[in-house]
Amino acid sequence: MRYVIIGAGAVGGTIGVLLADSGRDVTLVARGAHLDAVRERGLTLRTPERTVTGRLPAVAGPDGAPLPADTVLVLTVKSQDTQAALTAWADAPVEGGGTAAERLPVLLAQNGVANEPAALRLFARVHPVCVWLPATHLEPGVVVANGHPHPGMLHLGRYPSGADDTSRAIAADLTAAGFVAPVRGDVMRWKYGKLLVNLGNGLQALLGRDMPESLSTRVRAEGEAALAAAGIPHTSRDEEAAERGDLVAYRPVDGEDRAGGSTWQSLARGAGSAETDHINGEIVLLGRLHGVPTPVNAAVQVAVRRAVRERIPAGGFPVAELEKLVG
Ligand SMILES: CC(C)(CO)C(=O)C(=O)O
Repeated sequence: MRYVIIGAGAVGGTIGVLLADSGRDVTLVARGAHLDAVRERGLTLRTPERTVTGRLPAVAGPDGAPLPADTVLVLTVKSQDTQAALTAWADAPVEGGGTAAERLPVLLAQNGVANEPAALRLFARVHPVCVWLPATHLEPGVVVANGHPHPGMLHLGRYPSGADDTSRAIAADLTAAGFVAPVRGDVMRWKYGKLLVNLGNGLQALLGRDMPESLSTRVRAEGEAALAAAGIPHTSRDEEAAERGDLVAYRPVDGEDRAGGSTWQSLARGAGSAETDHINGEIVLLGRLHGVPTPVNAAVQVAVRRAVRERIPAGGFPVAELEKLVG
């Protein structure tokens, strides 16, 4: 199979370079200075074990040429960019007839749980991936991944449930590339469990190390209550951690620690948007639908939007302001 990685940043870049390094045909989709750098110098991936540069074809989007019928589209853009990416690729022609949306599998290797229904509106073959892959998009053309001995754990299956031969074939390619890639018939249960973990991303991005434990406990408790009220199953913290065990332990790369999670990185590079409305916002939505108060998650959404708008640096949001928003 061939892979088109739509959003070759921290997660997409790591997956793309390692799939290519294990012999798969990979095309990267990127934009701006990152696209220029990858075209000029390739995409360099630094891990605790080695540095590898993938000299891979890189494009800004579909160019109208028919895609080979064994292509897998891998979406690794942030959730707020999902709709635009799906729309851009849906009508790409496929060799032998038909469009990408009709014929090609699309893998959603992203945080959040709303990308899957959005994809299923357009694409017939949707594969959720629950991603545990600590990585950083360091600078144009350079990505750092901290997982050791495996770079990441990528649970995958089929949406809305089940797993098929395509899931198994993709998992085999990911395993050959060095990832731990369990095939799950209930992959959305894993993604909801991961959603609960990611509820802390916004708080970390806002407050950094000064995060009061009471707030991180409350974002998760609200999340668990909203999922329970909605009757949505999710993995527990223990189940997730036991499954990962020592397979994907965090290690600094070249003596440097990762500055923060994905939302921290969005604020740190002044990205102009963050994923929080699709993470904490999912819990707020479920809370409103099912009558569960979610004041801390709602406050995190408001504060992150303000931090993005006012270019407040990662970790620099005043804790008292956030507490005021919680009410
Ligand atoms: C779990 C975590 C924090 C791993 O890096 C992540 O998913 C993220 O940064 O978005």
